[in-house]
Amino acid sequence: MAETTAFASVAHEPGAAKPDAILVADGVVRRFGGLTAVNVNHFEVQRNSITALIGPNGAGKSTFFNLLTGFDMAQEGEGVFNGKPLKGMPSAKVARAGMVRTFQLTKALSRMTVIENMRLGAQEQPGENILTAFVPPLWSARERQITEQAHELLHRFKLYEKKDDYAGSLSGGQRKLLEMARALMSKPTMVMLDEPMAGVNPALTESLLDHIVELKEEGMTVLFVEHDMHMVRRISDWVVVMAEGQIIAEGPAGTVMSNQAVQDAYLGAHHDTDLSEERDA
Ligand SMILES: Nc1ncnc2c1ncn2[C@@H]1O[C@H](COP(=O)(O)OP(=O)(O)OP(=O)(O)O)[C@@H](O)[C@H]1O
Repeated sequence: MAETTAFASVAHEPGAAKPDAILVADGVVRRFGGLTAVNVNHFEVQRNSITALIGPNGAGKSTFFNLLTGFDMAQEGEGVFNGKPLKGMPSAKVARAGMVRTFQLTKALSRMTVIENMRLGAQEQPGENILTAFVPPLWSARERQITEQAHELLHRFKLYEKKDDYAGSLSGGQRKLLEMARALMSKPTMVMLDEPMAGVNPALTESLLDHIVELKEEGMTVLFVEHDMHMVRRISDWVVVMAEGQIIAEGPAGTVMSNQAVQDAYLGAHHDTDLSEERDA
């Protein structure tokens, strides 16, 4: 994807400042015993962009993702999302603030139907409160609204026919669509996608890519962790590379993938990821 104008003046270096950052993290350190899994000096995500977080296995991507979304707590550092400090904010509150992440479907969610999964996604909505649950007229109006919203999203993600099926019966690609549709139930400002292409067969690849681009077109900001470099090249405005817990490079996909430090990091981790452009020709 061509570098959008928002990034035209951004330096191609780790921790580069962005003209309109929606998410900023500083001095984030997460240790597990003697192992420093994440040690990020400075990190900014440009609003209304698609940013990819890549790096070899064990680089710290998932840990960093968990820290940003309140699913884990850093020993040091702080983050600010859309002007709100994230420090000590639990995941549900982060979601209500507008930053929602997708999850690989757990066993429990697989045993629920597609529509039940969608309803659960609505619980993180801003303004969702206990009063609504106890006042029947408010409750039923809210229920109707949730059902309408769920149906609309299921149509959009071509899952409507499956709404009463168990989530566990969906194909890998349909699960990914459900994960995304479910996240949208909370009307987020920023969507964090955890390996959106993992286990997706080629037939659904294009549709998934289109859906992610659509999120940006609707004004959302997307940050995703992904091993599929073809996809990273196709849809990212900006790519951030982690290795051994640190950010080692940033820039447009083509630039970072030809960066020597990035290539060395993948080789050093005995990775079989192909960073070349051949597949995109
Ligand atoms: N809960 C934990 N306890 C101990 N070590 C952990 C824990 N979570 C992650 N680690 C370690 O932290 C390092 C970073 O792991 P992380 O899963 O964040 O990397 P990653 O870049 O997401 O890797 P992958 O691409 O393989 O998913 C690894 O060495 C991992 O073993």
